[in-house]
Amino acid sequence: MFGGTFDPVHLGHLRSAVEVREVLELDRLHMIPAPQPPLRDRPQVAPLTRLELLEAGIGDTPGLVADGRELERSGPSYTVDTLKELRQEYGDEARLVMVVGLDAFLRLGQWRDPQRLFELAHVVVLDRPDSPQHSHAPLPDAPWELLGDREVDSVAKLMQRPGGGLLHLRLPSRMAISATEIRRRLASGLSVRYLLAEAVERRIQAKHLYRG
Ligand SMILES: Nc1ncnc2c1ncn2[C@@H]1O[C@H](COP(=O)(O)OP(=O)(O)OP(=O)(O)O)[C@@H](O)[C@H]1O
Ligand SMILES: O=C(O)c1ccc[n+]([C@@H]2O[C@H](COP(=O)([O-])O)[C@@H](O)[C@H]2O)c1
Repeated sequence: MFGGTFDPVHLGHLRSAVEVREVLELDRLHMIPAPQPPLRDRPQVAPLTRLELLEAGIGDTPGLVADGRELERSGPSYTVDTLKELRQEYGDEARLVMVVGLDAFLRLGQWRDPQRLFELAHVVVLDRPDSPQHSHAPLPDAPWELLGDREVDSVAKLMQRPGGGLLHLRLPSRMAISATEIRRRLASGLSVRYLLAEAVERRIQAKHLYRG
């Protein structure tokens, strides 16, 4: 799973999703918008609209799924609840992976029931170009007390087990794109061309979203 606020989804998310699926050889990657992300201000655009933008962005990309399951729940969108559902659906033997960017990972200690997350799935941390460190070296400010000896140094080692591991992944194309910058540009009337999937940009313009 790859969860996010996706306000809006951009090419940093989509290209990362494609590459992480290839590198880990995942059958599919559920991209799951959080209606109410627990640790940040209310998103600018409504959950259903963010899901529609995600669907438009994914289009017919093989193996990527726009998964609206968190929209069915009320209250804060806790990832542990989503992983419990996925674990139940796929069964105990399936290899389940939670993908997060390094910025999100560094706040994992503040998430609900973080130890349980590791019991339910592997955690794969993606470098971002603005990350404090660009290498496979140990994570800089990781919530160490949570990690124990979970960290492995290869995909092969990670995928030997259904969950419980941690891998720091440096994907080929790390893109310095953030939703914050896209919202800022749209509010200022600046171009967002090539930061977003074309279908996402078209919808944003047609619906006059993020105009400030
Ligand atoms: N350019 C990127 N490359 C890799 N991972 C990313 C990128 N942008 C976001 N992510 C990761 O995707 C997940 C969802 O991110 P989110 O929807 O908050 O996007 P964002 O661009 O970080 O948004 P914002 O600027 O609003 O915080 C997080 O785990 C985040 O670290
Ligand atoms: O479960 C939690 O406590 C929790 C706390 C913060 C963030 N998350 C999830 O992490 C994902 C990325 O969040 P964000 O704020 O970086 O867009 C998104 O799916 C959130 O629901 C989850």
